Order: sequence, then C-alpha cells, then structure tokens
Amino acid sequence: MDILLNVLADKKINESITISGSKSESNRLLILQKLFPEISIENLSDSDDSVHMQHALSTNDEIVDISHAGTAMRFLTSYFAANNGRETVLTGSERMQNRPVEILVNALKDLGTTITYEDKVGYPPIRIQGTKITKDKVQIHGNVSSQYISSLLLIAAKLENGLEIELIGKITSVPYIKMTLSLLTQLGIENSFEGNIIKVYPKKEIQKQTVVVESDWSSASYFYSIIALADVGSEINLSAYKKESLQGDSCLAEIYQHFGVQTTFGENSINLKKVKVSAKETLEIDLKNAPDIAQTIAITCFAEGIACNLSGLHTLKIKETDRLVALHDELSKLGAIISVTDISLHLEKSLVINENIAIKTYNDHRMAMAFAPLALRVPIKILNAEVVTKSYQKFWEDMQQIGIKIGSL
Ligand SMILES: O=C(O)C1=C[C@@H](OP(=O)(O)O)[C@@H](O)[C@H](O)C1
Ligand SMILES: C=C(OP(=O)(O)O)C(=O)O
Repeated sequence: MDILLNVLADKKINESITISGSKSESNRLLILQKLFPEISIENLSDSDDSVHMQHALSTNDEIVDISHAGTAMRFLTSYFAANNGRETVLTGSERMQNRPVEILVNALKDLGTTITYEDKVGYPPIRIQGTKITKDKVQIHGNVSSQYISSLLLIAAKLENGLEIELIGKITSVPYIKMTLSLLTQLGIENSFEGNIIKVYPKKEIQKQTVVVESDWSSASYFYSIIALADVGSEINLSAYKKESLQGDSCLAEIYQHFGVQTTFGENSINLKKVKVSAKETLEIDLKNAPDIAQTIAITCFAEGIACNLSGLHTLKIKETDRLVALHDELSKLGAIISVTDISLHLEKSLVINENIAIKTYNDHRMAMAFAPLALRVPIKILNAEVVTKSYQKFWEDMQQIGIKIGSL
C-alpha cells in the first residue's frame, strides 16, 4: 500500500488519542505469564510483534516463525532453550535472518544448552534442544543488544538456582534491562543490579496478580514530532501514560522541550502542547539509551530547520533495516544535507523541503511513522505504508484523526 499524505492549511490540532500497550513491556510479560500463570495482563500491545509472541508461546509446532519481531526472536531463544525435552527451530523474516543472535546463543551454550545454526553461523534460523539448565553463572557482552540480557533475565527466576549475569564491556540500551528487572520486582521476584553484575533469585510461584501495561512511548514519539511541527497552541492528549514510566523512551518529554513542546502529566494521560517556536541551536544528543526514537528526532530537526548531531546510534544498523543508511538516503531525497557513520548522524540546518518525494520504508515500521509528520510541511508519499503494524496497528487511522489526509497512489 503506497499512500500520499497531505494536510489542510492552518489546522490547529486539538485531539485525544489512545495508544496500545508498550510492545516491550507486553513481550516481556507474555514470556513471564507463560512461566508464571498467576499473571493477568491488561492493556496488552496489539502490535504484530506481540501477536507473533503470543502465537509462538501457544503453538506446539517444531518450527516457530516470529517474522520481524526482534524481542520475540531474542526472548524466545532462552525460553525454548530452557524448555526441557522440546526441540524448536526458531526463525523469522529475511531481515531477521540477518539480525545477529550469536552473543545470546553462546551464553546459553555456556549454560549447558544445545543450539545449532540451520544456515548462517550467528543468525536465525536456530535449532534449539530444550534442556534443564542447572548452571547459575554466565558472562555476556552488553554492547550489541540489551535484548540478549533481558532474554536471560526473563527465564532466570525459573531456573533451579536462579542466575548471575556478568556483563562484559559497554552496555547499550540500559533502560530496557532496567525495565525487565522492574517487572520482575513488581511480580515479587528478587533481583539486584550492581556494577556489571545482575542477579535474579529463583522463585517457583508468585502471588496472583494483574499487571497493567503502560501505553507505548516509542509510538508517542510521532505525536511529539507532529506537535513540534504544528502551530503554537496545538495540543494532543495521549493515554494511557504515567510519570513513573518503565520505558526509557519517556525521555521524549525532556527532549521535545527543545522544539517548544510542553508535556503535562494527567491522571492517566499526557498532554503535549506547542507552547513556543523551536529553539534554533544545534541539537546534540546521545541516544544509546533510547535508540528507537532516533528516526523521529532526526526528522523533526529536518522539518524545523534545526541542525543536529545524534550519537550513540551503534545499534541502528542491526534493527529492522540499517536505519542509518535508510535515514541518509530518504532524507537526502527530501533535500537534507546529512552524513552518517556507523554510530552517529549529522544533519545540517536546511531551509527547503522537496515536495511529493516517495519515501521507501525498507520493511521498517519506524521509517513510515517517523516521516509521516512531514505532511504538516509538504505533500509526501510513503511506500509500503502497511509496515506500521509491526508496532502500531491503527497508526494511519490516528493520523487521519489529527488532520492528515491520506490518498492512495
Ligand atoms: O528490550 C526491548 O524491548 C528492546 C530493546 C532495544 O533493542 P536493543 O537492546 O537491541 O537496542 C529496542 O531497540 C527494541 O525496540 C526493544
Ligand atoms: C528495534 C525494534 O524492535 P525489535 O528489535 O524488537 O524488532 C523497534 O521496534 O524499533
């Protein structure tokens, strides 16, 4: 589905939108619920990635295909490895077969499990022989993906002796590790994270309880971008959000102050309001703690004619697409002066935005969603717009609600 986005001139936005549950929290809780059936989940994400996770956890098939879902691939690797007696081939989309899992697989092998590669060493598909894990100490590198660490943490309490993980080297996307540990704490599972050592203590059963998933902050980023580009006085209410979030992407509230967006926390919602024009100084941010909002921020800067230097982007090359190359190529077509390295992005201040450019999305939901707010400036085409469902089912419906007109190409 290729679409053309447009807006009516001078529209001041004043809308309320409800966003589905966090994909990251949901995919953790689905694994935990399988291990601890005492858990009930409310406001579960309706994303494709969470649907794939639910299906993978309910099937007895030998081959389990999780499509593009990175968290499902990584979290299920440990889950199946600890599933004594079961043999599973875990696979995914063509892109998933080029997203690395070797660091996690090696850690699980060190714990005594048997995992082999069906095709390319280091990448899915992998064949997992479920084993009873009795070892309780493992080392793992933390600089490639935090998902490997969360994966081990999610099964840790159900291992006979719990688990002590020693993190080696620099650690990336730390808030996601803390999210996993906070969820364990909330469920009554004892754990600690001191220096580079994480410990999770064994727990057979937990109290029966309901966990309410906060809505997805990465999805909220597109509304931050829209309000940043909208007229002063425009506002959007988003629910259901809270001030004490487990999601690192809640740093959006602070970052978007640069663009004159004020965030007010309500009972169960946030109000985003454009209170002044964007600051014109170069935006310098390290996004190693919040990689999923890099695309949104780069495009907001471009639309607002603000230069930026984004660093800490070393994980972007192994996400749904190489996001650094994709941003470079698509923003250049719009007229941006942009350069990227393997870990950073530099964007010059620009005054012109080319109209009617067709943006390629490379099977990456965030490419489609991050470019959509540019419709507030120029007519823009988004190719394969259906990719958004990986994390946000009703994204285009919600765009129409805030006044973006969508036509087919
Ligand atoms: O644990 C999680 O839920 C996630 C961790 C991050 O991945 P990396 O740790 O690979 O950066 C993030 O980009 C991804 O969207 C979700
Ligand atoms: C990187 C992402 O997801 P995953 O790694 O779970 O595929 C994302 O949602 O931006």
